[in-house]
Amino acid sequence: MPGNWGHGGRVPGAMAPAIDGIRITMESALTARDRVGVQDFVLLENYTSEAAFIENLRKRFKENLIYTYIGSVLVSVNPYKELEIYSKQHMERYRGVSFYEVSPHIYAIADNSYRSLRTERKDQCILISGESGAGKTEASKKILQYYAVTCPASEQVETVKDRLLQSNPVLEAFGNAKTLRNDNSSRFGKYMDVQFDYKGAPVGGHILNYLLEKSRVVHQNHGERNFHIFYQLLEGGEEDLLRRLGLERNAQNYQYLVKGQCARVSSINDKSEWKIVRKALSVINFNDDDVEELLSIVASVLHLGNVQFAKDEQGNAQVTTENQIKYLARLLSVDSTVLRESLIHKKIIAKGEELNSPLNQEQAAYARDALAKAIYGRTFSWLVRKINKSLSYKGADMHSLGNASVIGLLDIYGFEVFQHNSFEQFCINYCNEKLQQLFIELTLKSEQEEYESEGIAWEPVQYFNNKIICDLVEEKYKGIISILDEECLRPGEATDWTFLEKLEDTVKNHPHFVTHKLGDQKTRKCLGREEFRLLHYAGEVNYSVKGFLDKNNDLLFRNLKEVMCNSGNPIVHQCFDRSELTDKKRPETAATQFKNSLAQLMEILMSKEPSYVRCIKPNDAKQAGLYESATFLMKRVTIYLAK
Ligand SMILES: Nc1ncnc2c1ncn2[C@@H]1O[C@H](COP(=O)(O)OP(=O)(O)OP(=O)(O)O)[C@@H](O)[C@H]1O
Repeated sequence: MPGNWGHGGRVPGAMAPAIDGIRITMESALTARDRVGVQDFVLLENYTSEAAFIENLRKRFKENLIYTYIGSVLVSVNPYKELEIYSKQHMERYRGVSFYEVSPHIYAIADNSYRSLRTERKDQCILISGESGAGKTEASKKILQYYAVTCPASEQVETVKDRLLQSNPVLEAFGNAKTLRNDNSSRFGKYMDVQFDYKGAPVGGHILNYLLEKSRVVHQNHGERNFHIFYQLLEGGEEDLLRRLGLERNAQNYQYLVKGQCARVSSINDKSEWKIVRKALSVINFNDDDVEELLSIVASVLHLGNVQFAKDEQGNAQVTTENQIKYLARLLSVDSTVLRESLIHKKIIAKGEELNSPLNQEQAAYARDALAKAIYGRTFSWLVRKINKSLSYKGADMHSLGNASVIGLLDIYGFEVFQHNSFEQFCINYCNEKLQQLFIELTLKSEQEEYESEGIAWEPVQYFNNKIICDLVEEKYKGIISILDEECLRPGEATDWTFLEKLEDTVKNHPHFVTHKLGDQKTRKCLGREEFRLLHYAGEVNYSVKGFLDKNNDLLFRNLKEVMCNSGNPIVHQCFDRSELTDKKRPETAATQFKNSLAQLMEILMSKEPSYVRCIKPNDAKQAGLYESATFLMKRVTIYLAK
């Protein structure tokens, strides 16, 4: 019964006899240990009490019972240690067994979705949410493993299962990084469809990726790292390979790897991860040439970071690191002179004539970083496309898949609040607002409407409808993204500051928006002059406008684009299409692209029957056994789910 809010699809309180029945079924099947607290919050005597909710979670967590239900929603508390609950025997225990006959588990959710797919013939999706480090990616991997082990098999199916599983280490190497919140944080959003044939065997898959945090390629905050692949290659790459790529086995030698001052992390073994990634690449159909071309790009990003500039007598930038240019030309298979000149000039068109205008040092460094971000970001999307090719269903005819064939897994960045929040957090938190909106649409609202139309007695569930915040961000003309785009596209001197002023003019009276200028005395004390604050459904976040215009424009100078279009590296060549050079239309801004891709995602999810996994982080120290009930999201989960 995924998607329903409570057992039997009824709001708790209205169906006491039914709940008693479930309690008996549940408890009779349990061992003494499983009976710690209640395994479904709906069964709490005091189910509206926040304190009782937290206490129940804590009690169970202390006994390593990390899973608890709220109706059909699974709450999962990150144990930060390996638990003996994911063996093949555990999987067998959940296979084909009714949701409430066994103790709560991620496998129960996986199995329930699978059975619904098979019996109700309806596409399913499992939405996994929670803040960074709460355990979303681990949960999605456990679901995939469950299908890989328990679903029917054949030789061809085994290959697909392997590929589905092995796509993870590759995507994580390129898309994950150590952050302050999580040593293996996904810095992109992922939605994965697993396709099943009419026998219920997984036969293919497809991944959609969302907004990679490209700024990490050139800058990391203190205590954070760049994407794992850079360190893995340097630590694990064979001598020969490193020599070919012109790399030294020392992360400290690369400007793009030292910004966060923590190239080494005790919890991460880059060398052994490298071996896993290298093997996974073979499983997902990368031949030796593909790998060499891909790693040439990774190495070229490191060399780009070491390109330095000095100023000549006229104050124009000159490249001072000729060696780096040499390596770049070789790895990217481009002309070294053209590349060097393109890094220090900007092509402009004046009176119909093309002119090469020199850049100063600062502008050249900006152009270099923009190129590094573009190369890495596009290569990441290429990687996803390549993985999709290897996952695509190769059966003779699509009809053999039948009508209902898909279980989608959504593992997307959780709500983020840092000391300094920028454009990336703005996008990530907007995405979370959209998912909350979807959750409301699909569960609470539709349930209540159903009860009303059926004339069933029900207790009103008071919930905050966050549509007002989604509108604030995405509404045409008046929304924050529209205002940002307008500032990016208008002629004249637009800056991050003029964007902030425009925001203040346009949305000043909005109850979920405030700035230093608009706030009262108390607000001013904790809100910088360059910040705006959004009152999200999950809490307040201050965003610094610094860099918003740049990141939204995401511009790469035309002459650098040209160089890349002429690259002899087949991957780079595919990533930079010549049509971009002739296309007069301005490309969509980053925020608008993200908004459109989220709208498509919502459509995909709306067309499927959802199940929910809400992951919770028990503490901020990434420590096993430590449960701090007051963490930010903990409170939010309580507020939004316990009611
Ligand atoms: N079920 C689990 N059992 C053991 N350890 C876990 C489990 N879930 C999470 N962890 C631990 O917590 C870490 C963070 O989990 P994960 O990467 O899944 O978080 P996330 O919610 O996907 O975070 P982000 O949004 O930053 O990507 C994992 O690397 C692992 O060490």
